[in-house]
Amino acid sequence: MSEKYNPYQNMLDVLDDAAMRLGLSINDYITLRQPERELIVSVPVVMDDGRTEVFTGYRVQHSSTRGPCKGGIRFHPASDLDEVKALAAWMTWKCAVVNIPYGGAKGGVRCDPSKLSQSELKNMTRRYTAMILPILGPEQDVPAPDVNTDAQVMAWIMDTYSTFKGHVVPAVVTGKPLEIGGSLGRREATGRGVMFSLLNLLETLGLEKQGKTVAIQGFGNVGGVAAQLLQKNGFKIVAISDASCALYKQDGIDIEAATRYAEDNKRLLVGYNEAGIEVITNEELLELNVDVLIPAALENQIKEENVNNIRAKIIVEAANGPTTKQADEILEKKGVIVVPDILANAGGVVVSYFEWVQNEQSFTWDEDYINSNLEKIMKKAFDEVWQVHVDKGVSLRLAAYMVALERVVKTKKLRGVFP
Ligand SMILES: NC(=O)C1=CN([C@@H]2O[C@H](COP(=O)(O)OP(=O)(O)OC[C@H]3O[C@@H](n4cnc5c(N)ncnc54)[C@H](O)[C@@H]3O)[C@@H](O)[C@H]2O)C=CC1
Ligand SMILES: O=C(O)CCC(=O)C(=O)O
Repeated sequence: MSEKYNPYQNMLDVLDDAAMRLGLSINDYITLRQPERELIVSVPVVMDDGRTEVFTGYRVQHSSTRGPCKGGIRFHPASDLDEVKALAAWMTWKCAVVNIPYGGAKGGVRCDPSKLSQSELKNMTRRYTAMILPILGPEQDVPAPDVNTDAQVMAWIMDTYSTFKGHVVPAVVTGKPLEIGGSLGRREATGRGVMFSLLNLLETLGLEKQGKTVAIQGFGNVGGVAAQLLQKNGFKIVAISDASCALYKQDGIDIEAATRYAEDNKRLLVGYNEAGIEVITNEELLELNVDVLIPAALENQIKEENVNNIRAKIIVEAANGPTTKQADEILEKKGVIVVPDILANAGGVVVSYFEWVQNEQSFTWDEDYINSNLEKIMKKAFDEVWQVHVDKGVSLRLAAYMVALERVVKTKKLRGVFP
């Protein structure tokens, strides 16, 4: 991770700014400037060819002030401690913005999952789970999917944890398959929440959604689902991309066809074709002249080097940390509206919360109930952040941090953590 774009420093810079604008003293929030717990583990795996490879895994618990720590697990070659620390802190702020009773955590294993067989992936997941098991639990820390992890990986985590405990514990993880206690709507929840965030913004600004052009970077769980739902809702998706390629079509891409193609092609878009489609680069996608840009891949995509070329008027951050602090300030000066990650992509953790509640009650909810409650929570959070944005004259990102930080600090004070 380059020092210039260290995501943890990025998080701290915004946090300090939010604290200053709330009139907090350093004593009020100093404990939130560093995680409560950082665990680094070795994950030995016997590979299919008989070699033993040792991967490095992380689980960081940033805060348990408002409830059990909550956050996804990422398998990625660039995963490192600072990235996981930043992702864990963003979970604390995200859960506080949408006002669900969780703290924040995140996990990662530094590996390239595309180079692992299914049995290597399963063995690595099981060993990683065993190594972080002492700090997991439904009341302690509850993982979920993130980049390159999915319902199957969550099922292996649930099984490993349950085997150690001697009884089945569905609530130790969310984003599981339905058959073992997963929730209806969780797979689509982050993308659906991104759509609600955009709709809430357009409604607040009095703008029409019909025909608005959208470019989406990342076509996985979040970007792929957001593309499908937005197209069904009248938006024109003119560009999509993933790690293999980026595609542009002025009249709008057929997202259903592209999704089917990616499902049959190891979840990659490379080679997808339809009349009028052009291959572009991921860099070009970010700079397209569209109404809405949705980064839904990794951190630090919009930075000093390209921020002045960004032409979208609205950015909805589906990814965590896609914009650096410096780039964010330039976007604000240019009048670009950025719906920040901790608000825009909170739909996933909200439905994870619903899954956890269902598991704890051994009861299941129907999908309409889940989606309508998600919509209500996203709208309330958006309105609260918008109000601070207007009242204090700050960006939506600072407003979201201010809402979140105020809630976490208040909880700390009520619990008597501060002098
Ligand atoms: N899965 C979830 O519920 C949530 C995920 N997020 C965030 O959303 C983002 C995406 O996560 P998922 O969709 O779950 O992961 P995923 O693994 O399902 O999909 C990631 C997508 O990004 C693409 N990608 C990777 N590197 C890229 C690059 N350099 N340029 C362009 N595309 C690239 C991949 O090919 C893939 O299409 C991450 O920032 C994650 O932390 C945020 C909230 C919840
Ligand atoms: O669903 C969850 O618990 C967390 C998802 C996640 O990792 C995120 O929101 O970044």
